[in-house]
Amino acid sequence: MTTEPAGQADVVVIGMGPGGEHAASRLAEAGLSVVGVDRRLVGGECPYYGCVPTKMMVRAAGLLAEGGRVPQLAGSSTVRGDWSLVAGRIRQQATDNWDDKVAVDRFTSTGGRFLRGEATLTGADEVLVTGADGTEHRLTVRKAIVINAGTEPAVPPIPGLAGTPYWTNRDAVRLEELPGSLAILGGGAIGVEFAQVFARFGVAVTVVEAQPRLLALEEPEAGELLAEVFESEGITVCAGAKVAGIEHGDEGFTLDLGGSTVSAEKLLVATGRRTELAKLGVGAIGVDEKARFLEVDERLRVTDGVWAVGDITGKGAFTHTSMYQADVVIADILGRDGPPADYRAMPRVTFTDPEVGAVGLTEAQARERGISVRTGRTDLAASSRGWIHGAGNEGLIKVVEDAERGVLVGATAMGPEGGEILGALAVAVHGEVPTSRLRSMIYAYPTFHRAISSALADLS
Ligand SMILES: Cc1cc2nc3c(=O)[nH]c(=O)nc-3n(C[C@H](O)[C@H](O)[C@H](O)COP(=O)(O)OP(=O)(O)OC[C@H]3O[C@@H](n4cnc5c(N)ncnc54)[C@H](O)[C@@H]3O)c2cc1C
Ligand SMILES: NC(=O)c1ccc[n+]([C@@H]2O[C@H](COP(=O)([O-])OP(=O)(O)OC[C@H]3O[C@@H](n4cnc5c(N)ncnc54)[C@H](O)[C@@H]3O)[C@@H](O)[C@H]2O)c1
Repeated sequence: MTTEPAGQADVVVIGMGPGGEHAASRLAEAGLSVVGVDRRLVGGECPYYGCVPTKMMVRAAGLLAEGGRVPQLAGSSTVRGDWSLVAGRIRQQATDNWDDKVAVDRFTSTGGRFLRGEATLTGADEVLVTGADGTEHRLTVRKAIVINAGTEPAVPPIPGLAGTPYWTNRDAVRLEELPGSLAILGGGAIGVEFAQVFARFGVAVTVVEAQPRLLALEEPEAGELLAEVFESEGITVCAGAKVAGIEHGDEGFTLDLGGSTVSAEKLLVATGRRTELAKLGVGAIGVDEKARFLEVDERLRVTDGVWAVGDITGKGAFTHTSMYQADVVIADILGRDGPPADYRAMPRVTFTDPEVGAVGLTEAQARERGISVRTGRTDLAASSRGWIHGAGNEGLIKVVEDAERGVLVGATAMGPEGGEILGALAVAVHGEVPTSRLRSMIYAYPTFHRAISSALADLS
């Protein structure tokens, strides 16, 4: 390990989210002197406030739902949720009570140096780090700056909302006790995952979504089917709703939807994310501070000597995207050959029940790109496995084909284990496997993924 004079480094990584930590660790292991900086917790949003705690919640809520299906298929059951088990597991197993000592040690054991504080770019080879106590470290960077500063919850400028005790995901993952009722603003990935979890633990949940349907970025069929499932589970969905104002008083929150109101004890805001480019000082490297995301090329370069990875690049706000991009950056910085970033087969899974897995383009996105599109669809509940499965079998497979090239450019797998079924479709899109070859494949009976062959047969 090289010992550097304080204030100098080969590489400075700003933000130690999943991609930042990965890049910092691998570059340190490769022998570079690396300083990793984070103002909060090493590991970022995913392990402490995002993926991991929410998927622990989803697992617990899924068990309750499966238990509740026993009377329909297997006998009798009484299930009663106990949130303290979920809260305890998140506190102890997922987050070490929101303490990142293990993650910091994991990084420093690779030879890297960690600084906790707010990093600001002051030039293409200079970073200023300000600690919570005001201590400043000015770092001169010899080789590379990697920006992995992620995003913050975006809060819409709805009259009356600012200053109220609304929650974001960072509050919702720390709940020790659940409220009686909850309004969720935003029916995107965060909103729908929390909605179903809390509803299954007995909270009266209302989801208020501005777009005409849930999961507006995915295929319409998926959002519409999810809304049906939600309604059947007692979750109220107000889609296409415009919130004119919000009031908070002793009884909780009241949302004015113009003509109707939604009232709930608590309010969770899940209306997307925002970057903080101005605060990062990207103007010092000639980048527009008002831009929504950091523009990157296919090697994730922002400008000479500066790379970016993760949500801040706007290429997909997922942990796997951040890690994937980090691998491209590591190779580029180390001067190793490797393929450039390719987002054609970007997979994503919303962990509701049924799971909504999707890869590549939706039908609408493919049409917008001028692709000559054919689509195929099948109802998972009507497949052999869906019928055998019974309760909880809602789902669908939809494939989007570039008819001229005869390959899939996108697909949706919604259903029990929809994210796992998606694997086969992601391979097809990534590998540009000809649709004719996919059609001639043998699909095991009776699996959920066998429904892919029905969707392919439906292509028109
Ligand atoms: C509720 C929720 C559930 C999610 N579930 C999933 C899921 O199931 N699957 C999935 O793939 N993705 C999921 N995501 C998204 C996932 O969390 C992010 O895509 C992932 O964390 C990658 O983000 P990132 O690498 O951009 O950095 P982040 O994880 O956002 O980390 C950025 C880090 O930078 C630090 N930072 C920011 N600015 C500065 C600065 N100026 N100086 C120093 N440090 C700074 C922050 O403190 C933070 O630690 C979820 C997100 C949320 C909110
Ligand atoms: N399972 C996963 O992979 C997972 C889970 C959670 C989050 N994430 C990531 O985190 C990102 C952020 O999630 P998110 O759900 O906050 O964002 P999102 O962009 O997915 O959804 C936000 C929703 O809020 C709605 N909205 C915005 N303003 C509104 C308003 N004033 N009133 C009502 N609705 C309004 C939008 O129309 C949109 O549907 C996602 O893009 C996703 O990449 C991933």
